[in-house]
Amino acid sequence: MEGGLNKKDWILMVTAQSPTNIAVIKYWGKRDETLILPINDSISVTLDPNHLCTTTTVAVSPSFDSDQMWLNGKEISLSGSRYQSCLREIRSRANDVEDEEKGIFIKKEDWENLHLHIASFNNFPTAAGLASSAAGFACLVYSLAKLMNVKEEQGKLSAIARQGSGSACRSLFGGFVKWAMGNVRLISKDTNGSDSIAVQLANEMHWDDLVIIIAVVSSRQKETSSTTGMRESVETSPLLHYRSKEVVPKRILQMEEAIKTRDFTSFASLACADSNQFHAVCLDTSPPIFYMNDTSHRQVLFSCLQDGSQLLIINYMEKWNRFEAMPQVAYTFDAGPNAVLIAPNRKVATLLIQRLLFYFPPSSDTELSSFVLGDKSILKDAGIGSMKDVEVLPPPAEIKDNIPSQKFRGDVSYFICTRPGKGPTLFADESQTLLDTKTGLPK
Ligand SMILES: Nc1ncnc2c1ncn2[C@@H]1O[C@H](COP(=O)(O)OP(=O)(O)OP(=O)(O)O)[C@@H](O)[C@H]1O
Ligand SMILES: C[C@@](O)(CCOP(=O)(O)OP(=O)(O)O)CC(=O)O
Repeated sequence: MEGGLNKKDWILMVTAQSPTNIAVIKYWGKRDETLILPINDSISVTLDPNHLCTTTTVAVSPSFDSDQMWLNGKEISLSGSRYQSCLREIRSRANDVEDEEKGIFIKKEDWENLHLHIASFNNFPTAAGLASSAAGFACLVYSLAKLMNVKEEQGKLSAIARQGSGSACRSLFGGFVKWAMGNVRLISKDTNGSDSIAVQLANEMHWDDLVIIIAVVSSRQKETSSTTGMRESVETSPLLHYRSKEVVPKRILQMEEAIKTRDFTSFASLACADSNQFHAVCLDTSPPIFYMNDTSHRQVLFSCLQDGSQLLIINYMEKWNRFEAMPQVAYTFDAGPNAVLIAPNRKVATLLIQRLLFYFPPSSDTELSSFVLGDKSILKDAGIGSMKDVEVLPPPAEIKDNIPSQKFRGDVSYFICTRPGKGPTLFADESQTLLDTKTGLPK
């Protein structure tokens, strides 16, 4: 073997970026915990990786003594079954790799004996309900597949990412993505749930008017992980079983149609209803799970006009939607308190950001540039160039003139403005690697 495994001084590495995704028809509940097979189909929108993404560098070298991984700069254990499943499945599909320039030739069978170094960085909070596991496992599987010259198509790769975290399979594609649960009768050693894969419904260009605004309420790690939460729901919630059998199959068809025809009214009412039902399932779980907890209740926009009781972002959106006579904004909440708001176009997004900033201004010492992240061009459209503009925003028209509107300063940590985005991509540029090209250790 030329230059290959007998020389120990080479390192081969690949760096990739993957998006996160937000489910508009939720995955909640597994029928197989090890293979991560869901009890219903789900549909998501991939978020633009320019604003929310994971970057992962994977490296191989004969000088590495063991598989090692660093997440956000800290070493983490790869011994967990999810990481092990992904590594095993990818290694078993590896092929010959040759880098003529570096004089490296790795034979297919060498991959079993070679160790990996992996460094990954999320540019958004980890384990806070912003689907870090989705972007993370998608990026891990995608970058390893590139490093090991795995020739499987993206759908097959999605079935491997699924074994890292269910929602990760949907991050292998851009745009609008369905995770098909697969045939329940087909679980056997032979099929291995291999028909439970993600498929792209439409790419990110199909409906590029959509504007997505995420209100990040808390970056703290949540109390009940999605994995634990959905296990408890499967065991105890009768509503979940009704949902997966009776409700979701119809909604999936309707949502596919809404996406295909860019029917925002239908898209919004399905997304809002499905988010509400998911949280109803959480309440139907014993003991109940509150993801939209005190923190999300603190993101109250204003007091109810008649009785003074406080309303949630949901109520506020419903109110605005009713005022305008058709859904203006879709909302959805994952397993955390952060609101994901989807506007049909920039015009509505402009009105939305004005309302959000009116009700949820930042604490006094916050700069606008660190309070609104991502695509800041919406701010320009809204005529907001500085914190001074935020302070003088007029109350929204749907508030009756004689009722003073309550503000909730500091309740939202920051907003991220984004849009539907593309799937994973490779970085050609070596300067983007997270591992040192000489030592193979984090930079
Ligand atoms: N970049 C990454 N690479 C590999 N694994 C990651 C990465 N980021 C997160 N993870 C894994 O995902 C776990 C967090 O998953 P968890 O489901 O608790 O939170 P989340 O994905 O941020 O939120 P949610 O899925 O509820 O939206 C981390 O503990 C880690 O094991
Ligand atoms: C509420 C959700 O975000 C749940 C995501 O759950 P995960 O994919 O994080 O769970 P595991 O498969 O156990 O890793 C809904 C969704 O993304 O569809």
